[in-house]
Amino acid sequence: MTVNLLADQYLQYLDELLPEEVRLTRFDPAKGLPDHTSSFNALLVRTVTPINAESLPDVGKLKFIGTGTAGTDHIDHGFLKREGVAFSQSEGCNANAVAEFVITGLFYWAWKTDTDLYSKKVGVVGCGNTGGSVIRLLKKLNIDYVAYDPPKAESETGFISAAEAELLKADILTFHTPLNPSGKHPTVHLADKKWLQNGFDLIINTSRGGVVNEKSMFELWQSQAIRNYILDVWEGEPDFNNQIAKHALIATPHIAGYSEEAKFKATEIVLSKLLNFFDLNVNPNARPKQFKASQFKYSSGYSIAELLWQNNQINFYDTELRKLIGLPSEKKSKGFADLRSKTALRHEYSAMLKSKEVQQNAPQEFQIFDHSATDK
Ligand SMILES: NC(=O)c1ccc[n+]([C@@H]2O[C@H](COP(=O)([O-])OP(=O)(O)OC[C@H]3O[C@@H](n4cnc5c(N)ncnc54)[C@H](O)[C@@H]3O)[C@@H](O)[C@H]2O)c1
Ligand SMILES: O=C(O)[C@H](O)[C@H](O)COP(=O)(O)O
Repeated sequence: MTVNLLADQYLQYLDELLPEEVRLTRFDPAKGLPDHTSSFNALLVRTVTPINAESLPDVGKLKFIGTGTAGTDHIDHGFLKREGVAFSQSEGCNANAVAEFVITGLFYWAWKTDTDLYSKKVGVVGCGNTGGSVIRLLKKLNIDYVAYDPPKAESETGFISAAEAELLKADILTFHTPLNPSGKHPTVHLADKKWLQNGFDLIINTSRGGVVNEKSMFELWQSQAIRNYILDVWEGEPDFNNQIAKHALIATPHIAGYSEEAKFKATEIVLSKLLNFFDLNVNPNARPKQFKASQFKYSSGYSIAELLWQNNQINFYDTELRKLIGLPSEKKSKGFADLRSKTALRHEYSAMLKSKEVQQNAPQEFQIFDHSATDK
């Protein structure tokens, strides 16, 4: 059987992973779904393409829709169920990339504010794939943390969530929940004035814009109850608030999960499920691009903060995003989207550590990122 697949043109590694039974057509997500979407058997999207009755008035021949992402707040699950269309996501694909982003942010903050990171307690809100990866790294670093995830505590025996009051005593909060507008544990403005007025040294949001109430956070930053914040996701992105971006310690265009390794897994996970649905398999020989040891930036004078900062692209994205501040909304949004789609991807530290040369040269502290044995 030939499967006619329509896919977002920025889903990486699709050509490498596809078997020959699939006929692939790409679409540009900036232009929305094409008119003839319903003539395909399967559709693969990213977070920038909402799937609902409005964007897809006729599902036609579509039997399977997948998103090559961890988050699914752009998907109307009820709609797909009613239409009888199977759905899958790429859970956990970028957990490692986001966790490395968060740890880099923590070290950068400690470096820039001359703070002893090891004397601080980190509150992890949402302890699924990403929050779990953050916790694994915090443990390796011997940094104190508190794990907050009431829904997980309800569904998983063996996981105990901290109480809200305990979470709010932490010095730093990092957010890793989905954006859920309803249900028993909604997360829209989960961190609002009530939480944030407790005062924090640092807020990190790499989950979704809207999990943290940006306006409340910014007001509390102005009154110095919140000392610093790092934002990768924004309320209303691809547009973003100029003042909030300007005063962020780090401001990036939703790229915490962007790495060669994560993008490979993103496509591999959802495509495997799609192909399985049609009784097919991914090409088992496909691999993500390899990190070259010569790309490793290292000097014996580097602190761990500097080493991390030099070996990822947060600095680049932050600099480029700030150039968009103050532009008309449309230009800002386009600049934000272009930065996300046109920048070469970074490699994860754990992938760098697969190189013998890096292993031998990197200082001991960097070795905590070598968790390839537990990678998915
Ligand atoms: N910036 C990025 O590049 C990037 C990358 C990956 C994921 N994300 C976002 O981060 C989210 C989490 O990713 P993940 O892979 O860890 O998902 P996950 O599903 O593995 O984990 C989410 C966790 O959040 C918990 N949670 C839900 N509601 C909660 C609440 N009210 N309070 C506390 N915890 C709650 C869940 O129980 C679950 O354990 C995604 O849904 C996505 O929106 C962003
Ligand atoms: O939910 C996710 O997986 C992340 O937010 C992901 O990084 C978004 O990726 P994109 O939709 O831009 O491919």
